[in-house]
Amino acid sequence: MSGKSLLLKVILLGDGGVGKSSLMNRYVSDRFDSHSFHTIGVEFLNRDLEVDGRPVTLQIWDTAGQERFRSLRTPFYRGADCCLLTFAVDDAQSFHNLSAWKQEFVRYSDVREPERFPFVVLGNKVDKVEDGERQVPEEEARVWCQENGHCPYFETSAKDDTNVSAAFEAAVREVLACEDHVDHTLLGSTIDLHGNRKSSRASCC
Ligand SMILES: Nc1nc2c(ncn2[C@@H]2O[C@H](COP(=O)(O)OP(=O)(O)OP(=O)(O)O)[C@@H](O)[C@H]2O)c(=O)[nH]1
Ligand SMILES: [Mg+2]
Repeated sequence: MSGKSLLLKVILLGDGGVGKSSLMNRYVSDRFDSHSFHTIGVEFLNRDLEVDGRPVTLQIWDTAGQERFRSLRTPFYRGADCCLLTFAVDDAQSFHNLSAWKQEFVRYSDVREPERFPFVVLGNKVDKVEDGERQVPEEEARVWCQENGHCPYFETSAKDDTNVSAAFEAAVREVLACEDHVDHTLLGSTIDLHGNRKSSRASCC
């Protein structure tokens, strides 16, 4: 890769157990653990990639979905460039909770124009569909996405590595589509791990 890498912060939100950590670990380390532990608070990992000839460092923030960790995760929403709203296709409740996750993100990230902020929706555990475990029809998920800012939708499997790279790359593309209008922090600039990175993404494009 040549030139300075663009640092983008993406954040994974969704109910506990839908597979957020598994998606991050599949994408960054190409590993899957069928007995992973619930996340406590937040964790992040970086992965370098190139999208449409542009070097990008994707900083993926994985959050704890369980309700009891709410106050530990919300301070990290600020400065996010894209939000990956995640549910599991074999768990209808996790899909019904997407709106609440979106609201929580909008509230704590302090985005100025939420309707223009890039969200990507992931329906994870699609490998379970073969076993007849689908609870959320693909069409229903697509309708939700259309009604929520026409955000991209991917059915993923962290287990089988289905659509995982495609989903993260789509997140980058969503940001870059707006990016011409904003001044991003370049790699090497200061990141405040307390979540106070100044970001012009607050208003998107
Ligand atoms: N079959 C299948 N199981 C998965 C998939 N992704 C994750 N899992 C399993 O689902 C369980 C929960 O996955 P996690 O990645 O820990 O879920 P999480 O969303 O990070 O949960 P919290 O950290 O509590 O918010 C684990 O047992 C994983 O192995 C998938 O794509 N397919
Ligand atoms: Mg987790």
